[in-house]
Order: sequence, then structure tokens, then C-alpha cells
Amino acid sequence: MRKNVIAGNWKMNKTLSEANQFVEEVAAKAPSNEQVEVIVCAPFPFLASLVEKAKGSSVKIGAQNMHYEDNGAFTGEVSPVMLNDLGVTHVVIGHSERREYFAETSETVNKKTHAAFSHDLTPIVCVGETLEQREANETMNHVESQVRKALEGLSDEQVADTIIAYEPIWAIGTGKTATSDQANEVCTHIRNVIKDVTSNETAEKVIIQYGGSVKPANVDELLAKSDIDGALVGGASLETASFLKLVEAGTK
Ligand SMILES: O=C(CO)COP(=O)(O)O
Repeated sequence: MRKNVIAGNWKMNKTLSEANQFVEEVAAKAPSNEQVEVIVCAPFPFLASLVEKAKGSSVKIGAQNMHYEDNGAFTGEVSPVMLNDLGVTHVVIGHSERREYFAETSETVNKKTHAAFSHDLTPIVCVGETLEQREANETMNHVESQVRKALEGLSDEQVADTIIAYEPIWAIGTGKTATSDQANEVCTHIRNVIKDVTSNETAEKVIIQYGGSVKPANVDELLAKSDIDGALVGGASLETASFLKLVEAGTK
């Protein structure tokens, strides 16, 4: 049985002291349970401190983006080498907000996914359709092409270790969650695409998360679905109480 990966994506929120307090509390209270993996994806300036706070606990610290080069003249950017050196273990790649506001493309997502594996970071690759695409019945084709491009050139072992987050853009921060059936339908399609790219055996290992207005009230239903193995959570990951409820749901 695949585990559930519950990842908070704080986006551009919190101060350092708020971030430290949050991780201290979650590190103390999160259950050490084989069925759930807990990740907090925080803004860059907090990462070094949060890695220290999470030490000795089951909580892992992730970044929300990175460059694909190791170093160089890229003012303002952060490299995979830097993240790995800090003790960061995961990195969100290709979030729809990065694709929309910061010109992230499927090509750069693929480069970053390769770069993550070159530096021992687990990529959490985000895919998902807009409302217009859903209404035009383009969801499956769109998500399929994002997944195929993101995984291009990876070994089967690397694909098995990639986390995919299906986040329909119309459900992000809107309070509109995809129904658990809608979410699972796309997650199943993603797994079938991965089967086609690799093998049944590899595809069965891949963690596929759902993201988009996940909260304590709807998480159980989502996690109960056959191809949903966790959640990538924005708003409900900002308070320890709701985040810990999501983590608890992941232990079942
Ligand atoms: O974008 C998301 C996580 O990456 C989802 O955000 P919300 O949970 O706030 O809808």
C-alpha cells in the first residue's frame, strides 16, 4: 500500500518566528507513523532554520521552487545545490502560480525535475487544468502532456520517486474542491500515463497527491480514493491545528 504524503505549501506567507513556531509544534505533535509522510514547503529565507527545528522529528522541509542550474549568474535565484546543502529534502516544481506568474514552462519543469534528482531532492511536480480547459473537456489531454513532459528522460527509478501533485487551477484558493471522484479520475489517468511511460510496477509506486482547497472537512474522502496518495495544501497548512488534522487523516 502506498503511503500518504501530506505537504503544506505555505506560498508567500509567515515571518521567520511564525515559521519556527509552526514547525516546532508540528515536529512535536506529528505522529511517527509509517503510513504518512509530512512535508512543510516554506519560503527560502526560513529553510535553514526550519531544517534545524525539524531535526529528530518525522517532519521534512521542502522548498517551493528552485533554478535548474547548480550555480552561476542568475540574480535572485536559488539552486538545487544550495537546497541540498541546507538539508532540504523536497522541492515543489511547476506550481500553477509559478507557471502563470513566473513564466514556468513544461520545459523548465523538466529541467528542474532532472536537477532535483541530480542533487538528491525529491520533486513534487504540479500539474492541473484551468476552468476553461475543464469546460472544454481538455483536462485529460492537458494534464497528460504536462506529466509526459515533466518526466521526459528520467529513469524508471527516478519516476518512481517523483511525487505528482494534481492541482486543478480552478480549485486552488477558491474554496471549490474537485469532488473526490473528479480528483481521482484525473489521478488515475496520471497513473495510466506513467504506466505507459514506464511500467505498471513503477507507476504503482508513484505518489500522486491532490491539491486545491483541501481541508480537514474533505481530506478523508479524498484520501480514501484509489489513486490519491496525499495532499498538497495551501490555506489549511498555515495553522498548526488544521495541518495536524490533515496529517492525522494521512495515518489512516
Ligand atoms: O496551491 C495549492 C497547494 O500548492 C492549494 O492551495 P489551497 O489549499 O489554498 O487551495
